[in-house]
Amino acid sequence: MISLRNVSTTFRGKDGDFTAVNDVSLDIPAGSIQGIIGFSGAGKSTLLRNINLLERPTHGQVVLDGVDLTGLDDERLRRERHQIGMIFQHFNLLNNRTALQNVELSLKFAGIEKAERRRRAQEALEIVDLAEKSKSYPAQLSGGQKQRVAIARALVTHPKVLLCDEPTSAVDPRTTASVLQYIADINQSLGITTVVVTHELNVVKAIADNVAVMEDGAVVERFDVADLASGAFEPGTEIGRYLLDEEIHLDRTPLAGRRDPASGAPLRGRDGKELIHA
Ligand SMILES: Nc1ncnc2c1ncn2[C@@H]1O[C@H](COP(=O)(O)OP(=O)(O)OP(=O)(O)O)[C@@H](O)[C@H]1O
Repeated sequence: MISLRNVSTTFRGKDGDFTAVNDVSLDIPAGSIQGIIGFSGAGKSTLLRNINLLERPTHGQVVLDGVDLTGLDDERLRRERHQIGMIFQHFNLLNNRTALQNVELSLKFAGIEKAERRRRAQEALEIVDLAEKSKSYPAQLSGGQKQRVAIARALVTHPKVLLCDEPTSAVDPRTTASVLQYIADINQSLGITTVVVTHELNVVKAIADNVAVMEDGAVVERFDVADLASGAFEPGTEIGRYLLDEEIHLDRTPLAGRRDPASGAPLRGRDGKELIHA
């Protein structure tokens, strides 16, 4: 079980402080798949990085199976982190290492000796059906295969938790289904608690048990995917309604006179001048 308790993250900048995650409390049951959905800038990735303390929260606690990670010293935290694997939108593989060497690297950091590293890395590549690509370099692999190597790298330390940051945003729709299938199968067969950040409703619908909707750093809605499918869940916020409505909404009002939603300033063209023509 992962418990986020009143987690907030504020970044300090030249132009003042910015709170990317604002007082989030969320319990993620062991073995479940939790989706986190929201628009760009909602704070999803920051919250995900709060879970393994890649981004240390400014306030609040992150409790994994009863251990408060935020209260650990560096050495203890380093050990606990081996229980948390992570995959990223752009795979983050080292281009000058083979698939096998990329997977092995996590074990090197964990201090495992070479023969054992090799055996476990091979085994992890087998789980994602890439044993025959172990000697390939990332440039020789498709996007989906690269993400599967990244999944193997995350799994090789036998984590309890798998964090997925936009795992399918850089691959085509068919590959998306395959990557999600691997994540779902691994969750089922190994019982790994999984957290998936995405801006795509289809992704959470396909894979998640529970979903948290984020806006401006806060969790504004939660629902069970089963309730969404059965029609028992109705979003109670505008952002929820918008996100759960898959159509793309374009603002077709003339550009001239439109304002930047963030700053409220009139929109400007590339030349920096205010737009005056529709
Ligand atoms: N290291 C940082 N320093 C300052 N601001 C940051 C930092 N990291 C993130 N932010 C800001 O925090 C806000 C939330 O960012 P975050 O990446 O968590 O959002 P997101 O919902 O994952 O968006 P996206 O889907 O675009 O990745 C953004 O406004 C971002 O600019």
